[in-house]
Amino acid sequence: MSDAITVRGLHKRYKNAVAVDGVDLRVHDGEVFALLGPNGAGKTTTVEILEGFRRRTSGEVSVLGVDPQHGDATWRSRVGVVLQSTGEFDDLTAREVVRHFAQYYPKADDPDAVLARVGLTDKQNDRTRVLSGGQKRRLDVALGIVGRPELLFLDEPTTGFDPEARREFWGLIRDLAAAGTTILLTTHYLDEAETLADRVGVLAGGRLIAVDTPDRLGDRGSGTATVGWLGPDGPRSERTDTPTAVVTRLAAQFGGEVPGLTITRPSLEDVYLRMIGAGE
Ligand SMILES: Nc1ncnc2c1ncn2[C@@H]1O[C@H](COP(=O)(O)OP(=O)(O)OP(=O)(O)O)[C@@H](O)[C@H]1O
Repeated sequence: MSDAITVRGLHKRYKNAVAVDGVDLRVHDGEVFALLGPNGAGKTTTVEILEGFRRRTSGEVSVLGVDPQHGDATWRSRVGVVLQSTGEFDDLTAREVVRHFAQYYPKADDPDAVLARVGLTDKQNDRTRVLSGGQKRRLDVALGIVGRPELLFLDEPTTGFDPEARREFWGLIRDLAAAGTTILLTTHYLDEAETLADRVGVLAGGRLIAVDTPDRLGDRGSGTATVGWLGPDGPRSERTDTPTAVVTRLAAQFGGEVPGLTITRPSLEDVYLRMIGAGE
């Protein structure tokens, strides 16, 4: 499997802070990779280095086979970027902005189709300054994908989206991934990572402390489960490493169907919070 992104020993030191402290990372071609981590963990710094917007202190970085510090116009046209902060386009309409950006790319998508994909067709003739926060964010996403990038960076893409817009956005990301686009996103939403990502990485204090599939992170799949059921005196539960054995015992005890049976394992949020040491 070839890699769209390879990072070895990445360090970034600002004047008063070490933001990235020795990160090794590979993102495979065609993969959706979610970078998680608390505020200040170094996600944006890492992503901006990969995008070529920020210089690293040390380490090796290759993005689509190129060191982003030396990425030329051709390389840039292969990479789509959705930054955390919204751009200001004064008095241009949403459609004008997308059409304008499309001109910079050799294989740009049809601007009207892109506006439709991000759900902005109804707002295409509104000036961007009157768009709501979520609509501006959709416009940011439109600008990130209008060049048909091979690799798309999304820094907290759905912050400010209403639940329906988030679902629509997830559909868009799935379509892009199905078409072969490699995607690296940062997010604070664990459900977003779980829904979209093939693999997640957890950054804390500038270090990548775990990388795995969402269902395996932190031994989620094999860790302790909780079996719940409705006993004669009310709800009961038992924590166990062998839930099948507990259910078999209960089934024998009840002579068949176990009332109110549930088996739960730690959620991605549970293991994530444990990993970053929240509340300790
Ligand atoms: N331009 C800068 N100058 C100095 N320090 C910075 C700069 N940008 C970021 N930092 C510091 O580097 C660390 C990592 O910041 P970064 O923005 O990469 O974190 P993050 O994981 O993206 O956080 P968030 O989830 O809040 O967006 C923080 O301690 C931050 O204060």
